[in-house]
Amino acid sequence: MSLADNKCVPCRGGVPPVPADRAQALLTELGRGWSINTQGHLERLYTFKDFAQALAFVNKVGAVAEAEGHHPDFYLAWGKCKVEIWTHKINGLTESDFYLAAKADREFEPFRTVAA
Ligand SMILES: C[C@H](O)[C@H](O)[C@H]1CNC2=NC(N)=NC(=O)C2=N1
Repeated sequence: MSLADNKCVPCRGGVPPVPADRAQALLTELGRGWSINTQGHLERLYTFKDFAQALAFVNKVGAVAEAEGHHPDFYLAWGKCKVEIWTHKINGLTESDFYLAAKADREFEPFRTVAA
């Protein structure tokens, strides 16, 4: 079962953040593109051929987030979208954040442009 097949667990606070070693293992399992930024959040920049494609991606991931009850932050611009994920309730990382990141990667596949 891949990370993306896991169901996000809506966070009600009081849940401990994932331990640092587990976070690193999950980051490795996520594969290329994701990092843990200076705020301790998961972050990835996706690029697209234009604004319409980037917007369509945001709508796809937004629908997944609504279904999962776990949401990313999006920075949307022409040809790019930065996705930032963390568990707001605890201002830290939980397993659900990594599941959501993997689900975002799955939604990106149809938009992936073959490198020129
Ligand atoms: C009530 C609702 O389920 C909660 O506010 C959810 C919504 N989506 C969420 N998304 C994220 N990333 N973190 C949260 O803590 C969170 N909480």
